[in-house]
Amino acid sequence: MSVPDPVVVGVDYGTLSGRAVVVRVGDGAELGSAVHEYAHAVLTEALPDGTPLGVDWALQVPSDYIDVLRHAVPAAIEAAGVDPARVIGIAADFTACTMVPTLADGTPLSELPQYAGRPHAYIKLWKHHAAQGQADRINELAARRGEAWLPRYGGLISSEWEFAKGLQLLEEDPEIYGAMRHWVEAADWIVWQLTGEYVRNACTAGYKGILQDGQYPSAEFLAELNPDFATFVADKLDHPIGQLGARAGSLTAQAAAWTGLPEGIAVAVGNVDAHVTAAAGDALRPGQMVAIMGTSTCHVMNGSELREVPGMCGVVDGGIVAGLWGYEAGQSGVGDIFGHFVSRHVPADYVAAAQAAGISVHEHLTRLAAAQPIGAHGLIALDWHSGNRSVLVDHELSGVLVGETLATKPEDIYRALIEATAFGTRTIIETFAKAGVPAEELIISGGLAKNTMLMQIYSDVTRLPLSVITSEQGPALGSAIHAAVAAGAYPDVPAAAAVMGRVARNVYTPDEAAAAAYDELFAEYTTLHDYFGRGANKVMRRLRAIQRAATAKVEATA
Ligand SMILES: Nc1ncnc2c1ncn2[C@@H]1O[C@H](COP(=O)(O)OP(=O)(O)O)[C@@H](O)[C@H]1O
Ligand SMILES: O=C(CO)[C@@H](O)[C@@H](O)COP(=O)(O)O
Repeated sequence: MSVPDPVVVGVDYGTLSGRAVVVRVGDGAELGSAVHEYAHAVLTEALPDGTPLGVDWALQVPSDYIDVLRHAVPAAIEAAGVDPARVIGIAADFTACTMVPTLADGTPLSELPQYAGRPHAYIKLWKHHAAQGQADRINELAARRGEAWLPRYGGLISSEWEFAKGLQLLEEDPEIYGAMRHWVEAADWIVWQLTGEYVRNACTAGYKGILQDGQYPSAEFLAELNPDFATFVADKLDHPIGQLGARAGSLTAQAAAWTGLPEGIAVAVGNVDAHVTAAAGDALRPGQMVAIMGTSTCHVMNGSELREVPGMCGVVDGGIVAGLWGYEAGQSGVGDIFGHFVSRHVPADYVAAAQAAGISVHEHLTRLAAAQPIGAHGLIALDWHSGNRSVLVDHELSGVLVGETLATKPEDIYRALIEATAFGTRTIIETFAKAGVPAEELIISGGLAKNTMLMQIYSDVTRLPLSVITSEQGPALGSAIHAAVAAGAYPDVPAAAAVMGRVARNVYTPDEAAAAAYDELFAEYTTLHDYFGRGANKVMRRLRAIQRAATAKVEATA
């Protein structure tokens, strides 16, 4: 039955909230949206029952995701003022790699009363960085054995991904590991809740699950890591794969009741918040690097050839769109770093001044910093407060600020931190270019796009034009585009993106004088980056070890 003037719903699951957007299929117009904050946010210090967590843990609670379906989706439909009968499809994208340990029927282990006090029964959020030890062992062994898949991940597997997190689970809580039937990406878990069927999406399986050319790491490799890990793929991970934009199934009666949408409509295969955004910017061609800049930054770009880029997150055939090699890189901390500075290091008089001006502390610091000549603050920072995802792939790295004096002001540091993240992006772009995957344009989405000083700094530092995805809900729009394809309204994702994508071209262009001034600072950044990040001085790793030992002592005496 065809529906007149159909609409679709895209749901974007972020780090702290989920957002739903209602989009008209015919032209991509966004008719309404709504946000729902997760009640439990991110668990970093303790479980809901008070059980303490270790250093670098980051967990989530699955009912928070269902609440997004129950609240944000109906609220978005209401805001759009459309009859739910016009909705022909829904799609969701998620942070990744965010992993849910479940029973055979998809029940998360943390929902079983007997496991409510067990940290490993909970969802490990993408920024759970406590599996670095396991990642190091995976990388060492893979390099020693010359595993063919390792170059597809830039030579290093991240502690954020399925294997490192799964191995940590096995080694630290074997009982929970034994009770787990599926180790499920949250992107697929939510689709499972919508359709009643578990379909593993090709994007996370490739980037986060080491599925290359139809194969996972071998049982021999896994056994060498830990004999009990030998059957990890067969027992916990392997599952039929769904391609991006395909229909995973139909909305169940239960999910229809949660969302207020018609039972039986198309539900698209799950996707990752970063990769799905390329469709929202109609940026699916080689050379178009999409940067999703919020809490963290993800960089995704298609290429027509397979290349090995050192330190990239990965390259996956069809990982962004069918028919092209999808490349991904990222910076684990970006907006998070500015947020940390704002909440922990800004004096009360700055907060009061921002309040008096009716602006956020971010905006206040930005205004103060914007007038400075480049380099006037005398500072260089390293943007590793949440570790380094690309190109060093090391989450034991931490932040650095060089040049602080008694004259340094908060806005100086704020600007230096922004510049550091821009230098981090340039490092990624240069590494891609050297490997034969050049970026010609940056297409920006995410919360940081609203900071015009920051955007101009990125254009100057990278010497690239910046286009901006005009939707405030870039990933959710990307999901809506995938929903339209899954519902059969368009033949493929590029065709839908060409009509439904939203982008303003060349909003920022590089200023050559500024770019030249940044070259000098970037050279200093690179010196520090290589010194602390490439093994000349492993002080950051030693400090982490000291921190872990000190924390363990406190826990033991508690
Ligand atoms: N004016 C600003 N300039 C720079 N960063 C900002 C500004 N306002 C908020 N932030 C940072 O932006 C991040 C949130 O980005 P957003 O895209 O909304 O979230 P998410 O990545 O979770 O989807 C936070 O980390 C916050 O510290
Ligand atoms: O790592 C990925 C994608 O691969 C992201 O999901 C992760 O960085 C979280 O992104 P957000 O900062 O929540 O947008």
